Amino acid sequence: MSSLLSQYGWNSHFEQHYTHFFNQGLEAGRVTAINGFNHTIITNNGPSAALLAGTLTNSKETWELPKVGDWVVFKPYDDQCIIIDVLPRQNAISRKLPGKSSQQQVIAANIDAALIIQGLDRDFNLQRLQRYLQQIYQCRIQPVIVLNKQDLVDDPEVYRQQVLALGYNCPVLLTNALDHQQLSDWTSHYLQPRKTFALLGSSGVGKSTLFNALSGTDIQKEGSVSTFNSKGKHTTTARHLVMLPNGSMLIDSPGMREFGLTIDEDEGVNFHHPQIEELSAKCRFRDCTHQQEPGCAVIAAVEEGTLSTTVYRNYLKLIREQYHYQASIMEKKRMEQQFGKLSKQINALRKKRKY
Ligand SMILES: Nc1nc2c(ncn2[C@@H]2O[C@H](COP(=O)(O)OP(=O)(O)OP(=O)(O)O)[C@@H](O)[C@H]2O)c(=O)[nH]1
Ligand SMILES: [Zn+2]
Repeated sequence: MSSLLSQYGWNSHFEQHYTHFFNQGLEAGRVTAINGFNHTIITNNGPSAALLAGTLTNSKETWELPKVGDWVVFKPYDDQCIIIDVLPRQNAISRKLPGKSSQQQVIAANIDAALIIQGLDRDFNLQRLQRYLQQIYQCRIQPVIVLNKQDLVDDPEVYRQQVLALGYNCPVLLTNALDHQQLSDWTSHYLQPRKTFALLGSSGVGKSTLFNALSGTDIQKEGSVSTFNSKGKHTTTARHLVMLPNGSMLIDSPGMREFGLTIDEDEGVNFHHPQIEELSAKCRFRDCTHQQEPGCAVIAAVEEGTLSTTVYRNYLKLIREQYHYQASIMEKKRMEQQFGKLSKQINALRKKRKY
């Protein structure tokens, strides 16, 4: 494979799945931008415009169609490319669709680490941070926590300590997106060449500012990627994958104010935390929820003082939220079933009375 594609993160996983398409004479590329039907992909010969083949859109669900970060196979056609298929993803950032509790939306694919950003001005919220962490771990992606706007508070280290007290083994960084010198220091440390990083966080935390500062471009000024939301606030709407000067890649994504817990209904409630996962293995019951079960290693660790009460209390808050969310899905399903029965009865009645 060309050195350009390997700079964009091509690896043996994709190589293996590509062989079959290579034999059909198809080329490979990576999606770097999507704007409606228009895709931009990186090919052996640099960037190119691309469209989806009709057979692809007809045969796939929305979440399976190419997203930014996906590796695709295509056929050149005039000065465009026609995308024929998507190579299996190594992972994807997904979220539950607002309002449609059981459906998934894929935001970006093939991510090496997610930068979860909170602003220290008014966005800082440990509960929301944990929700992001749970979702990212669920997607099997490494998180990096970024506390931005550190210039707006007196003692930013206090906030960092609160995050560290949650006990996740991931880097917690303090940033000022307006301070380019500081940014270039942590870029060289945390953003490695050929790796892909996604920016996540609520609206206004500084994702675009960070993206522009790190990439040295101004996506918003280039137009077409911003709109005004209902509150008349400027907000990011498009997704881009951009290569940074040091060879790492960054994906910007729209404000995800509704980023919620996505739970597989069959999977049950689960909680990703290094210490709690380790202790769970020693609980008497395999499906222990660590609340009042006998032989619970988590409760024992809290009592012995080897697991901090902060970690445990935050665990309880979060799983109660998950239970609540699952209960609401079940309730909705039950209502739909009842409604289905009712409308069948009405239809039967209608036929009988002929109205
Ligand atoms: N003081 C200070 N202001 C910042 C910092 N980072 C971003 N801002 C400001 O915060 C505001 C919001 O930043 P954006 O980059 O637009 O936020 P966003 O996360 O991209 O927002 P959406 O596009 O709505 O998702 C802008 O006015 C930025 O100039 C920072 O580190 N310090
Ligand atoms: Zn337990």
